[in-house]
This record gives sequence, C-alpha cells and structure tokens, in this order.
Amino acid sequence: MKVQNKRWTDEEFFTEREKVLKQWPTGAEVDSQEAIDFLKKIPEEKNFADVMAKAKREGKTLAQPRAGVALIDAHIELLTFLTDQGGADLLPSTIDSYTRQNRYDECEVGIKESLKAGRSLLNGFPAVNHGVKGCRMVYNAVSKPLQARHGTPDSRLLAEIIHAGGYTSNEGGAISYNVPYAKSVPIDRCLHDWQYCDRLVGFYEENGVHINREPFGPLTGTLCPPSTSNAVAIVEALLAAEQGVKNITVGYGQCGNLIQDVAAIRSLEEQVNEYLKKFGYNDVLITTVFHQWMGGFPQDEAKAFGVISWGAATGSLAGATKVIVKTPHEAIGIPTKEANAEGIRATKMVLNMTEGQLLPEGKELRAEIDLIKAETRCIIEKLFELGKGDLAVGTVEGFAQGVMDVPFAPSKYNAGKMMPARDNNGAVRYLFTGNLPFTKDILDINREKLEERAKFEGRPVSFDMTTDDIFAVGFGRLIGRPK
Ligand SMILES: CCC[C@H]1O[C@@H](n2cnc3c(N)ncnc32)[C@H](O)[C@@H]1O
Repeated sequence: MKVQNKRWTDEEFFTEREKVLKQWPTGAEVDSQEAIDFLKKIPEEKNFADVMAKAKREGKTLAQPRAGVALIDAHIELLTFLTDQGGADLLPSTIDSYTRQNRYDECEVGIKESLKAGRSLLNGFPAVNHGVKGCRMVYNAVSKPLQARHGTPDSRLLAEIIHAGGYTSNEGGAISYNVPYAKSVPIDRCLHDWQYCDRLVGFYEENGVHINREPFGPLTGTLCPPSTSNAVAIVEALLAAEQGVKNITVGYGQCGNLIQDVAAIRSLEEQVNEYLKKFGYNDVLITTVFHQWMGGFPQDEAKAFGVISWGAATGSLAGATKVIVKTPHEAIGIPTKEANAEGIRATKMVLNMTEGQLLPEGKELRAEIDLIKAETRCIIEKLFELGKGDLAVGTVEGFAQGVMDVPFAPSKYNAGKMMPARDNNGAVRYLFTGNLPFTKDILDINREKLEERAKFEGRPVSFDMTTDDIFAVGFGRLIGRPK
C-alpha cells in the first residue's frame, strides 16, 4: 500500500470514514456534529489534553493507572475506586485483547459470558462493543479525564467510538502499537491506519475540540535502549503533527539506571521539539510520560512496591508530566482494584515527597543526554534519507533494512538484529547493533561500557548478559550478575 507523510484531504478522510463506521453496528452511533458539540462542552478538568497542558505549566507529575474490565458498571466501579481510593489523576480504559485484534464478535461472547459469570472474562474494556453510548456512561460517571490504552494495530473504529464517547486521549501509533504487538501487520498498512486516527484528532481540533495523542513509549518493555524508543516516539509525533494533532505526550519505559532514565526523558522532550520546529509544526504542545518498569516483576509484593516507588521517583526527578503506575500484582496478572489503588497511592506518596525536585543537569547527565540524542539522530536522519525526505516511506524502508529495530519484537517486519545489555551501572547499552546506522564513536562508547561490566564480572561481553538482565528484576536486582 502506498503511504506518504502528507495530511489527508477531507475527501480521503471522509470516504474512508464511511467504511470504518460500518465495521461494527456501534459505528452507526458516531454522529460527527453531535460528537463535536458534546466534546466541546467537556470541562477543562475532564479534558485529557487540557489536564496534561496544565500539569506541564505547573511542573507537576501526574499519576495514571492501567485498568479495564468487561462490563460497564464494573468498569465504572473500578475507575471510581482508583480515583477515590487510589488518587488517580488521569483514568485509563485498558482495552481487551479481542478488540485490539478487531475481533468484536469474540468480545460479544466475552461480554455475555461475563454477565453470566458475574465477573470479567475479558482482560480489558471492550469499548467498540459498548459503543459511544457505553463510553458516554463511563465518561458521565467518572470525575477525571479518560484515555484509551491498548495495543491495536488497526485502531480506526476504536478511535471513532472512544472519542465520540468522551475519551479525550488515545494511546498508540503505527510503530508502537504494531511492531511490539503483532506478528504480521505490514508497516505501511499500519502507518495508513494510524494516519486515520491522527487525522480524526486533527478534524476534532479544527472543530475546537482538544484531544491528546500518546505514542506508546516502552515498545516491548524489554531492555529497550532509550534512543530506540525515543526514535519511535519522535517519528510517531511527527506523523501525528502532519495530520493535525496539536497535543502529544511522548513516552519512555523505565530501564532502571537513574541518570540514563532522566536523560531519556530530557533528551526525548528536547529532541521531539527540535524536530517539530524543524518541520514547521510550531503549535504542538509536547508533554512526557514515564512508564514504571515494564519488564518482569518480583512476585513478592513488598519488593514490587520497591520497583513501583523507584519508577515514581525517577519519573518525578526527570520532570515527566505523568507516570504510568504498576501494581503489586504485576507478576501475577490483572490486578484487583485494591492492588491497583495501592500502586497509585505508593506512587503518589513518592510524587508528593519529590514535588519540585528535579535531578540537576550535571556533567554525567548532559553526557548521557547528548549520547541518546546522537544515537537517535543517526536513526531518524537515516529514515529521512531512505524515504528521500518522506518519513512514512523512510519508516517502511527503515524497518525493511533494520535501521529501526525493536528488541524482542514479534513483528516479522522487524529485523530483530539489535540486542541490548546493561553496563556496569545498569544503563542499557547496545550489545549487537545489527544494521543500526550508528557512528564509530557511538559504537565504541557502547562497547567500552559493556567491556567495563565484563571486566568487573570476569566474563566476556556476550548475550548471556542480556538474558541475565531480562530476569534480574524479577529476582530482586537490576543487573543480571553471573551466578
Ligand atoms: C503495555 C501494558 C502492559 C501492562 O498493562 C497491564 N494491564 C494489562 N491489562 C490490564 C488491566 N485490564 N488492568 C490493569 N492493568 C492491565 C499489565 O499488567 C502490564 O503491566
């Protein structure tokens, strides 16, 4: 499929919209003008984009959980509990796996079975099946802004339903909700489908409705080097800006070394703004999100709270606009509402104690920021070269050549030649760089830092470090030291 990084015309968008809204009966509930009128009435304190902008202005770090269950009443009860007992500043609706694969018929079964069983038999909220009406019930019942969080390569109908339903933010993007989530979705197909989701937001913005978009920062959440995830976030932000999105939260998943994680957020914010300015997108507000550790968690709940609190502290010291909260049930599965609320309370306790404290930019931090920006720049500039100036074309070609390469991703369109490992301070470095277009300096710095660890541990630099690091946090430490 031919893609180009160019704003869709109204004709292109509305022609496709007719098809999209026919994909499931609830699509018929979307009435453009009615939705615009409804969304324009949303008060600032319940508009995701406005609340993020305010937090940015005030230098605050907000807390947002993940949460989603099959039935509307239970979902409302859950979100209300997380607001009142947890202190959530922003609310999710984590969408179920069937919806993420557009298998709405399976959702129908899941809803019926959940009604019969009296408990959720889906692993999230099936927003498409509940429709605009169902989403409006959730919106009207809660007191905080709502965002759909999922992992959907084709989110076109989901975006239509949740936005018309009062959700003023949608997470995801053409790379971040495809490559880490799906095996066989072509990059160009997904670029097209997410251009639709971004153009829909652009359409609402042109009609006076503020809607936030949030590329999914952590990707596979498995030792993802900051420059790899930052490059993806910046590409998705640029693609969204081209379609008219004005309020973007770029994100990153905690790796565990304080200096590197703070540098990741600071470099991400600096560099995405540099690229937006370079391409003339001067009216896009950028905020940042720091995801608490996305890898394997300790089963022991007290240790899990240690991981959660470390993520909260790092996100706050980085100056991130929001932190995505984990729960003490992470190693087990979908958390109870009580455990979810505990994760939020622990997080907010740390956010409150670190309010106004930012890690000062010393020599080490600036050096890490500069290294991440240099690595990221190598990747992004190569994409533009491969695309002969067109970022969408360059992204398709970039994946084909392994210039953009996400570690441990299931997508068959991902080269999977790059492998990470921690250095002796726990920062994530490039062990194998595959076809990443890095300069010799960058390659040497990464190698030197891994050699330091090898010397300390008395073993050669090898993939054994990677596998030891993958299990380390679950076993109670950051760096996977040899037995
Ligand atoms: C990329 C997101 C992975 C995280 O997303 C959490 N997650 C998934 N589904 C739900 C849900 N229905 N309720 C609360 N958390 C949920 C997982 O635990 C994991 O941390």
